[in-house]
Amino acid sequence: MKEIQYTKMHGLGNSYVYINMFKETLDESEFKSLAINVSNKNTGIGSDGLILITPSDEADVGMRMFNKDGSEGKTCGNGLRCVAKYAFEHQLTHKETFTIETKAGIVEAYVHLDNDHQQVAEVTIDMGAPILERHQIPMLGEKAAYVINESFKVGGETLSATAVSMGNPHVIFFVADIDEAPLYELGPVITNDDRFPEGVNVEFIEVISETEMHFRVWERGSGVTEACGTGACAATVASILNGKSRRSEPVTVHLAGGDLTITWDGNGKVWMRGAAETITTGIYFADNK
Ligand SMILES: N[C@@H](CCC[C@H](N)C(=O)O)C(=O)O
Repeated sequence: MKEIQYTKMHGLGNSYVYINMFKETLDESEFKSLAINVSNKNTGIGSDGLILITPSDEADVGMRMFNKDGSEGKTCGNGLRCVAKYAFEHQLTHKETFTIETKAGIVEAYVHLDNDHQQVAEVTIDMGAPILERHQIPMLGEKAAYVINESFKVGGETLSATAVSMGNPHVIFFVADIDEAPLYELGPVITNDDRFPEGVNVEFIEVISETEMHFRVWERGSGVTEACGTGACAATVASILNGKSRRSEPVTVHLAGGDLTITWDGNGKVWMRGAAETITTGIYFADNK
């Protein structure tokens, strides 16, 4: 029986099973089924997916992420904070500022230590610049080059869409009351909409003020989750592009699982700061299905 050492971690309730590939040996062909199996709350560990912490030639550590359905995402904001915490606490790096390679590029992580300097309490990630060009998101359509406040017909309704890639695709809809957001009705429909050839993460946001918003997400490949870090970054960028938040002002994003602080200067980098937590560690019996 194959035994795999794992750690379950979460960022604001967005939980993944993390495997340290500096120690474990797994083949590429196993990743998809492993992600599906560990995510199952009845026959697996129970999570929103699987994250591999890998050696990297280009950065201090690498990250690969797989959604609940086994599909691979190029990046994951909550995952990056947890990878940073794991890497520092397990001495994969001794630096408090270090780099993480993802399939969407290399990002920089800064760990904020607790008072006795043993553990990572919070992490700030330089998530890089958002991608706004329609065809790079990617989103089909012949209209404007950027998808800002664009009419979007779905399920008999006409919504207003803003699309942003943070290395993975997001579409954001503003709502007046977050509790009335059609998350379960439209999330599964929009995530598979033909206008998004690679699928899309679907976010509804209620802007409370220029520096605060409520946020809910239907994630591509995982469905409703408690939080989405890249989604919170994309939502803040969307709010600024629509004139509802201000450039260079930190925005508190209230996700179902807690708060993130997101800052975008309007041109370059998006900064994300928030918590990362370890839940448990153990041995997964990979063949025991
Ligand atoms: N939860 C994540 C995003 C995970 C990947 C996403 N579902 C995708 O397929 O792009 C986050 O915190 O950013």
